[in-house]
Amino acid sequence: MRAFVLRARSAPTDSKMLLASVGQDAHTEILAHVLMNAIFVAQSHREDIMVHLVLESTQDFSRTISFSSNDITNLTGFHEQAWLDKIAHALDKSLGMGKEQSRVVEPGITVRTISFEKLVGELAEDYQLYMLDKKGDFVRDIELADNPCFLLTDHMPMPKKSFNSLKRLGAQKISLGPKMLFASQCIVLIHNELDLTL
Ligand SMILES: C[S@@+](CC[C@H](N)C(=O)[O-])C[C@H]1O[C@@H](n2cnc3c(N)ncnc32)[C@H](O)[C@@H]1O
Repeated sequence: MRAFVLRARSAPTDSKMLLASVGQDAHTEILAHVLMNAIFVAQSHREDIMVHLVLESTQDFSRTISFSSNDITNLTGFHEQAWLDKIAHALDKSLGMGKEQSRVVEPGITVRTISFEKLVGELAEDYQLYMLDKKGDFVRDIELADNPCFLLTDHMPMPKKSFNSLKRLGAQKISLGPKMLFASQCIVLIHNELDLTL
């Protein structure tokens, strides 16, 4: 299984605001781009991919929306709007949830009211964590684990205090090269690196 976590610090947990923020300061289109590139290939989808989107601009709790590529069934198309509709629907389903609760939205999609820190703590039990960082070890100089989980951010960088807790969880910083890329572009490159080793 390959997993990707997008920590979207500026993404609203209100569905209307999320949809209205496409192309605006919060850049919620990033979430759809991440899902497109993590899950789709031409005319099909990848197997054994988990994507966790953590939306942090909230009045109550962060929302973690998890997508399992093996189990998603009723997407309306291979395009960004289809993913934005799924995210908005998951947010609507999460209304009224208390802290650290979980709700199945539909096959392959679950929403939870857990924080980024809590999520990565759980993931560290099953995955080797890799934090994407331009100053990390170059991806081709290391051997990626069989069960990798890649941590990315939206346009807002990871807060400094997160680095120490990620280090304690064994997260390794990896770089994909000298250019600052979009999170979704990182995902395409990571998939390609791993595809080349299969
Ligand atoms: C647009 S960047 C985030 C930019 C953010 N303003 C910052 O300074 O970190 C989105 C994500 O891609 C990762 N990223 C971008 N280029 C990268 C590279 N060349 N190697 C590794 N990670 C990269 C960043 O670490 C971040 O997780």
